Amino acid sequence: MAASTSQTLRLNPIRNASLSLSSKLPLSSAFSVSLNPRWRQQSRRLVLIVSAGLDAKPTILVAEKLGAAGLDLLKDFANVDCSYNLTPEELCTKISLCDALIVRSGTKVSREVFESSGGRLKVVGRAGVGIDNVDLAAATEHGCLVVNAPTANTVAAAEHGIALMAAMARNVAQADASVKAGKWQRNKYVGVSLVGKTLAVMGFGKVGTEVARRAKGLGMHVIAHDPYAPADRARAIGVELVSFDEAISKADFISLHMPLTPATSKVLNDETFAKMKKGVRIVNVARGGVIDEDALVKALDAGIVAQAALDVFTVEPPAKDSKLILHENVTATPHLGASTMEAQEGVAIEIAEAVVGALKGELAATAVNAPMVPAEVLTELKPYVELAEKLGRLAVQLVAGGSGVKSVKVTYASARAPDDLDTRLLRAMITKGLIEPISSVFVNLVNADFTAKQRGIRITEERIILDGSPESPLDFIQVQIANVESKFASAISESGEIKVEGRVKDGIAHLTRVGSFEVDVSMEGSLILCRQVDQPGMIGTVGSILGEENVNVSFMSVGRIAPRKQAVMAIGVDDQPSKESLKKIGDVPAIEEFVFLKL
Ligand SMILES: NC(=O)C1=CN([C@@H]2O[C@H](COP(=O)(O)OP(=O)(O)OC[C@H]3O[C@@H](n4cnc5c(N)ncnc54)[C@H](O)[C@@H]3O)[C@@H](O)[C@H]2O)C=CC1
Ligand SMILES: O=C(O)C(=O)COP(=O)(O)O
Repeated sequence: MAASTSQTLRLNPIRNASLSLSSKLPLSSAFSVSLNPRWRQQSRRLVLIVSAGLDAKPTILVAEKLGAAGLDLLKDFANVDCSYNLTPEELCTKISLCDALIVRSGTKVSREVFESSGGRLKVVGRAGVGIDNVDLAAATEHGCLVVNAPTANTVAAAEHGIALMAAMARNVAQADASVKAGKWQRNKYVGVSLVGKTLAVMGFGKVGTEVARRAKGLGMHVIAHDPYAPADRARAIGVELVSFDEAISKADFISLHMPLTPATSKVLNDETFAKMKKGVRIVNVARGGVIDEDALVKALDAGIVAQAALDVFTVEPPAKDSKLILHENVTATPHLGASTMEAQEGVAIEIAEAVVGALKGELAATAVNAPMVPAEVLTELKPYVELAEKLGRLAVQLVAGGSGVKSVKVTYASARAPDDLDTRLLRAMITKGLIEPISSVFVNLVNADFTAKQRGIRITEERIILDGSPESPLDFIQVQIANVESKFASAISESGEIKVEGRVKDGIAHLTRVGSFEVDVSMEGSLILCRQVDQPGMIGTVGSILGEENVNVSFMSVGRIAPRKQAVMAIGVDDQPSKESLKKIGDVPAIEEFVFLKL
């Protein structure tokens, strides 16, 4: 049987998970647990930490050009220092006099910046989407909130993608240079038409959707690949969601709109270029790192890729003698996707409001981290916070690619009175676990509801009130994802949802149910789930396959319906087994299906 494997990459460790409480955080309508006054008091105190020490007018350093409307908003509240093109050393010197810093993609906000601030820097505002130039872990460690502006430049980026595609197809840049050089080469610059061509949109998020909409208007046939986008959202604008291989092999044009994550790094490479139609054309306004640039040069030389139009590069600015930039079939722009007057005004206002709000002690909906961890809350909830994130992470990995996650039900079983258990933290961590493996968004208590809503994920919560001692905050947490297919059919419960359940035992998160099967495996390292016919020797067989390549098994547990009937075996492993070992497990005759999951 075919092996079903799945991997996720953890983008930021739990200790940087940026947990914070705010009395201003809107609770979703589905969330009915009210806060105990004790929690509210703590929350307010925590929020005030952000604005502590700001009795005098704060100082905001704007390190890259920002729209005037945003600057006006900042000036109403703070002293604003607009200093562009600072060297890293100059930035480090200035930062000790600043309460907030606003940047775009051209400024590296490194650990040194936070270290040099001497604790004064309270907020970093990224006037745009990508936050890869900000050291988030360092920000969190230094108690600095990071906010971004995720929506105001969406249309600008989409329009630039379309502009590049049309310019590329009609050789606009090359022909312009030729005319300016005194030539008149009408035969050389015959282009190709867009109408009737197939465009594959890779990453059907905010920008990808807007590109698809516009390309439909140009008469293109649009397909998209995004393993996590809901099919109905795509269908609504006449776009078919397809697999990665189908998208790249059918496309005449490929436009990239996924975030740069470990999973998307160099996703266009020698192997994937070889699967494309000869003469394909590629547009990239996402991030340079999603393409292996050396492989692209080879594909251009071989004629597999006829042309490429690129706004973003692995290193920006790229080397002057870069073979890619100098290639005659490449059209390049200097990261201009967000650079329209309108988008920059919008982004400036969005970021100015977020930074001013944060300096006032409010928590912004677009916060990408939130540094204050209330010690009392975390001490008690910490193991459950970890359990919650891992259950989310595990559940989303069980979803078969293509079926979008829309409806998630979380059940908390506890002997505590509802208002004595603040589940916002837990829900945020489940959301984090569900979303982070599939996007570049950083999810925390502050932005979890916002992020889930933006992605069309509805998270409902339910409480089971247990008898017994309220000493421990929770007995178990259950996460169910409805209306999806699973790559591990046994994870589907009798009622048709993917279901996982976990408990904390001796301070460690344990997976205690998968679908209808009870298991018991500590949620550390990685996990292999196998469905098998219950029979002697199975644990030994799988154990020895793993043992052969020195993969350490930390836990094994078998949940079965009845002796000699169907069973699910959960195996915790410290190391990642090779593809060959996983294949051998899949080839064991009694194993009907299995899945490899990273926690
Ligand atoms: N060139 C420029 O100036 C600009 C570039 N950008 C970049 O564009 C990209 C997209 O931005 P948004 O649409 O705002 O983000 P988004 O988060 O709304 O959309 C990203 C989409 O990619 C999907 N995705 C995640 N992993 C994937 C995978 N392995 N394969 C296919 N799809 C996958 C996600 O499910 C999501 O739907 C980001 O990298 C952003 O930094 C955004 C604005 C301006
Ligand atoms: O918002 C983004 O992710 C962008 O890439 C735009 O970058 P910029 O603000 O123009 O430097």
